[in-house]
Amino acid sequence: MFPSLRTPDGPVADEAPFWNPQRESSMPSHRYRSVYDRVPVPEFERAWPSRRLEAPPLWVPVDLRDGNQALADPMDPARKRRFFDLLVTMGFKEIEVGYPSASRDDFAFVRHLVESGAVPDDVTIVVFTPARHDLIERTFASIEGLPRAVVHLYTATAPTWRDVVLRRGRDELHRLVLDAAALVARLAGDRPGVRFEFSPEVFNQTEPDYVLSVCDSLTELWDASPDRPVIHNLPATVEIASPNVYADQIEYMHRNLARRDSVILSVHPHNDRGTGVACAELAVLAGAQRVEGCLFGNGERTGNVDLVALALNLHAQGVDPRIDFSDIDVIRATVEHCNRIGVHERHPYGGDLVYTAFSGTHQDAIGKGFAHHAEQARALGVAPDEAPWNVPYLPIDPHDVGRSYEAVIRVNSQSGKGGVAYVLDTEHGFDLPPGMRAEVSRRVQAAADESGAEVPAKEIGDLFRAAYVDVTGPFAVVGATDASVTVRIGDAEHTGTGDDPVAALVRALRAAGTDVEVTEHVVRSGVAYAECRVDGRTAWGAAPAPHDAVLNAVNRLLS
Ligand SMILES: CC(=O)SCCNC(=O)CCNC(=O)[C@H](O)C(C)(C)COP(=O)(O)OP(=O)(O)OC[C@H]1O[C@@H](n2cnc3c(N)ncnc32)[C@H](O)[C@@H]1OP(=O)(O)O
Ligand SMILES: CC(C)C(=O)C(=O)O
Repeated sequence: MFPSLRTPDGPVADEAPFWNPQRESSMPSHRYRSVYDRVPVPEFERAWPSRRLEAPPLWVPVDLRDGNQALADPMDPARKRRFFDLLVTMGFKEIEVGYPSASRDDFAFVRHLVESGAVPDDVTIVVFTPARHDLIERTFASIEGLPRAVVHLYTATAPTWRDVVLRRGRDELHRLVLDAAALVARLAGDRPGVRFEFSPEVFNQTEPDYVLSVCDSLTELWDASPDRPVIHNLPATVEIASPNVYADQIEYMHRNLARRDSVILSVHPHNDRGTGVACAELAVLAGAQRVEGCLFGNGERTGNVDLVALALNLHAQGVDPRIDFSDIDVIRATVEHCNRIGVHERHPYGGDLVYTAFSGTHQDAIGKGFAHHAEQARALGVAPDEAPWNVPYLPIDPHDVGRSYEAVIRVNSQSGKGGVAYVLDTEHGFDLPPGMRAEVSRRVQAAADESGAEVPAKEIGDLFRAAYVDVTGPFAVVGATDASVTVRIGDAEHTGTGDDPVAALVRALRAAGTDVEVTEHVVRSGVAYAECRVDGRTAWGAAPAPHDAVLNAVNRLLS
């Protein structure tokens, strides 16, 4: 039997349609339950599908806490400091810096930030604590003397965690949270700069009515107000559903949370299903105002939501993310150093290969797109980096994130004439005439087929020069003026005259018995290209001077 596709309204297909020959796999998929069987998903008229992303949320990097706790080797203090300074430089204004009660290093790092004055006046640090009195006290000890901080209290609220991990019923757990939150409030005393955050861990698997009542009771206990709002951070701690379900859960909270103007609604997606970015984006449509995540998506298991992708997705829609990614390679190198984990070559916006095309039709389109872009910029009278971007296959201008155009087109056996011509032009200054491109491309394709690998830009230049510029053959030019050219073949010399050196050379060659016809000759970007026909065969040559380009073409035909 073909497995049915289930929706909240029931199965929609019991049998494979005739056009889909896929059959049952050997995996025990029946062991897992749909989200709809695991948690009540609120039913209401959702508004998020018709909203648009028009402004950035408050971004809160949690690399130094959630990212750090997922590393085999947690960051040492030097690495943490380097990461913190990077985050400040990029413009983050709220930064989770650790779990101070977790370890000596974690505590010492927060003290270091406090005592060294490393936290700028416009930046607030967040410290994370479970709902345990001893650990809450240690957390407050870590921020002693700091004028501003967010104390972030968390407790898992989902049924499996309540029953299996914490072994407390709904009410008992609720009391534990309230008790811990009361201690947090007491320890904060009358420091107005200390604000509060609560995370019902595994929010996405928790009954909506329960999570709402826990959050509302904390809003009240902490006496939240519009000028001292509480943060309710609603994590998809382990993703179990498609992003629309998370969006529904967030919009439900957005609509129903008490004292909504005194609550900052925050989200904290993980990426178990590979949809962390989609979850965060839909959650913002659904009413979230703050997003916690990590640079390049480090974090537990498959990671926290990737703040680089989220922010640059906004940039690519014309919305300033208000975080500076203008040197993405420095950001990436710092993150790789601190986490001791590499960033994948295909990682959105930051991977080595994400602005590179190997395939022929993509390269052709990009090459034409660049030329069109330059024309548009000229027509508008603006610098190319300011002109509207519309280059096929490149969602953003690599320059925006500090990348050069050097590696945009790389050549292998999947490439075509457009790509080869682009590399020869941009890397070697050979702006090939259109008629020459297919022939040159075939030559490069042969090299790629031979090696089975990429043909680097330098090798393409070498191949071109060897084939079309540094040509040896029976004829040599031994003298040339504007109106006469002398060629040598063997021991004999022949002189031709004409209106220009090309015409003179043709006469000299004819005088030597070679009936040559120049079918095309052109000078592009300071290099001459010529196509010649001898005995019904044609070939191209290139050289700085037009008559030398003709000579190269002829020598190729006669060699
Ligand atoms: C989703 C998240 O990212 S949550 C953050 C996870 N991060 C970390 O765990 C990193 C830092 N953690 C640590 O250093 C340690 O776990 C500590 C210091 C916090 C606690 O250490 P220990 O006292 O040795 O406890 P342990 O690590 O085994 O944690 C399990 C205990 O914490 C309890 N617990 C789990 N979450 C919470 C919470 N939010 N509030 C209160 N207690 C909690 C569990 O019920 C369990 O208690 P039990 O032993 O009575 O059954
Ligand atoms: C407790 C929260 C913030 C968290 O780290 C998670 O749920 O993943």
